Amino acid sequence: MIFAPASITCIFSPHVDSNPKNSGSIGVGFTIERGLQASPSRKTTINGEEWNFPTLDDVLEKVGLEGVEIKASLPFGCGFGMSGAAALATAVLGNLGYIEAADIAHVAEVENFTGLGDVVTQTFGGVVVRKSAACPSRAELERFFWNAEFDFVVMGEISTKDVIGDELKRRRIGEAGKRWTKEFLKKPTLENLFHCSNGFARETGLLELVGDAVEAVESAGGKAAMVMLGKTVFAVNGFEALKEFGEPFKARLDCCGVRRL
Ligand SMILES: Nc1ncnc2c1ncn2[C@@H]1O[C@H](COP(=O)(O)OP(=O)(O)OP(=O)(O)O)[C@@H](O)[C@H]1O
Ligand SMILES: CC(C)(CO)[C@@H](O)C(=O)[O-]
Repeated sequence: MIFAPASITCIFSPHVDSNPKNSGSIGVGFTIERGLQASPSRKTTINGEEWNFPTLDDVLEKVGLEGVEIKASLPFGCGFGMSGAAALATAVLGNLGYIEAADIAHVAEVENFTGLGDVVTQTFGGVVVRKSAACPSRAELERFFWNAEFDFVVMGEISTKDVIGDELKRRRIGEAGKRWTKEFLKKPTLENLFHCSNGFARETGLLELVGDAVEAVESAGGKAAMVMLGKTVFAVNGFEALKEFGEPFKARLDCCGVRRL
């Protein structure tokens, strides 16, 4: 059984090239100790259901597997990079080398507009700063292994495809994403991660989707920011304040990438 961690994107700058291996995003994200598990199977199911999931179909075909059974402990479409996790865990189930498998998952994500940087983050793990937009074998990155626990609340979905499939939206987000990634690297601390994530979300107009929850945590003395791309918030010292917006849960930072359990 292969485990792939969820990927929380805080800042991103999309880059779509004609070669999917050179497409992806520059940005900052991190993995958590929750995600999904994949086991070989004759039929493809997600938590027992059959879905129309082209990203996953592409991976299965490329690695030569008949099907996969995915058990996910977080929702899809809410900013946890679950499509990337499903693609990566499935690719690693095949009999290829690890980095080759990771590249296959990345290409499937990019080609189907279900994600750009998640597979790179999930291949390596920790707080991952993607300094170049490319597949795992080509990406230039920095990683940080903090001892951190986050609070999350999910308030709804955002379609990744609607945002990254639209060239105008991509361009607007792109410039801010690069600048705030650089700003985070000047001082890679937990406090600055919240500062830079909020700066990015505010400038791109994305923050308004979750602004009330972020403000509630800050008024109660905690730190909070938006999870890209979902109506989801991550926080520290935010659990109580987030109860007003849904059912919060806690998860620790995970410093490993995809792995066999
Ligand atoms: N009932 C369903 N709920 C969610 N996703 C579904 C369902 N049925 C099929 N899918 C497929 O699963 C994919 C989920 O990918 P999506 O990129 O939205 O999730 P994600 O990686 O968790 O996103 P993000 O991290 O950006 O929020 C969809 O693109 C769709 O193809
Ligand atoms: C586009 C994205 C924000 C979707 O979750 C993510 O894949 C990323 O960080 O590039």
